[in-house]
Amino acid sequence: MASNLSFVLNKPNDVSFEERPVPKLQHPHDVLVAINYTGICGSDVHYWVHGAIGHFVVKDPMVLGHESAGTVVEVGASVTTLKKGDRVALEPGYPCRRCEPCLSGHYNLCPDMRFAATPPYDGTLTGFWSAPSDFCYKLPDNVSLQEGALIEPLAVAVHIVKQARVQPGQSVVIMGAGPVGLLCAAVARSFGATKVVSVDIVQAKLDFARSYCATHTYMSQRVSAEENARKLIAEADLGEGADAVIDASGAEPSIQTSLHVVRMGGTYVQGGMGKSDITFPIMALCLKEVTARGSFRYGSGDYKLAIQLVADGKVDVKALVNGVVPFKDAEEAFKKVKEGQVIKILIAGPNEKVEQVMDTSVDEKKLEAAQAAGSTGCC
Ligand SMILES: NC(=O)c1ccc[n+]([C@@H]2O[C@H](COP(=O)([O-])OP(=O)(O)OC[C@H]3O[C@@H](n4cnc5c(N)ncnc54)[C@H](O)[C@@H]3O)[C@@H](O)[C@H]2O)c1
Ligand SMILES: OC[C@H](O)C(O)[C@@H](O)CO
Repeated sequence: MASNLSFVLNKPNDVSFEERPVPKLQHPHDVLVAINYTGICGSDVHYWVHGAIGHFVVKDPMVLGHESAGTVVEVGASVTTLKKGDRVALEPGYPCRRCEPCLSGHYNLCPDMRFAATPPYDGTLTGFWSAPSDFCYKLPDNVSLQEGALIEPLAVAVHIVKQARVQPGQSVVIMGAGPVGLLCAAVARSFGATKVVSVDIVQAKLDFARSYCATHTYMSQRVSAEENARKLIAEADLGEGADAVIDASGAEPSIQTSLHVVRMGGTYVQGGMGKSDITFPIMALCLKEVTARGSFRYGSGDYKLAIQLVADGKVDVKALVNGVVPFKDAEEAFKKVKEGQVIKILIAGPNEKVEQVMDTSVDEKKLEAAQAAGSTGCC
């Protein structure tokens, strides 16, 4: 069996490579997957730097990574939907399947979720990953394994845009033009939104959003939330306000502005994860009868739809990738994400031969946008 080298977070800013035993199939419905590519999420970087996100604290060494695609190398006795050699996108959270949220179709809200690289559970920056077969999604022939690794953040965006109930012809404002906000913009377009406004505080990010899929952009201003909203509505010609506003920044000023941008009877979705408690314009919510929803990870049908959107050419996930690095350069890749040098970077699995290194020839705007933001993603 090939290497099961794993990229382990020992404590904040202390990572190492460890050869770990290849996992055994725990259940006849499980499959063993050789990891080909893994994207770095802001939450991975956050754990690396701070050792915790909210009440999730890294107490013991933990393998990082949860945005992965791989190739099936072994199938359990009861698996009928996958076979050796199938290329799959990995859904990295495994619910209990027995609690009320699971049984009512909201398994992403399972209190006993085992989510990769959320302590105490190990992540997917490793050689082999054992998982229930129904959480491994076969990729169509026209979707590459590198695109497969981006299905995870795309599924986050699919869930957010579904929560916004976006309809054809509607206007959608998206606060934040990081990977999640960009993918929300792409999904909103694919759902038929005719006006999609990307908002950020970094011009280069907005330039990229415009070249990617936003129909309009707006540079958020350091004025009152009401005034910021008035300017945004005027600049993007939103009339009485946007049908839906999505926060994909987690930033308090952006959340406050959102409630003044949404139209009477419109919808607001909280996708960004920032401070736990903020000052929220509750009166705007009340007087406009705004429907407000949260959005957490992804649930029934989200992975399938994300893959379909890529297969149908409706969402281009490749455009967000700045480069692919060999496994041995994982720490370097984390540094580049932390320093904001990339929008998305992929780490090849330890058994993957990768010729390509950081692609510095990619669209200058991508690098410029990411560098300027210096963003580290989650929380
Ligand atoms: N709900 C979920 O399940 C889920 C899953 C993954 C990520 N997230 C969260 O989604 C958010 C986006 O993720 P990401 O990976 O794109 O992060 P990111 O940090 O790359 O992007 C956030 C963007 O918001 C911009 N921003 C900051 N302040 C702003 C303001 N006042 N107005 C407008 N834009 C502002 C930043 O410049 C940046 O471009 C993060 O908060 C992350 O924690 C949520
Ligand atoms: O995309 C999924 C998110 O990155 C996770 O929920 C993260 O916040 C860790 O739990």
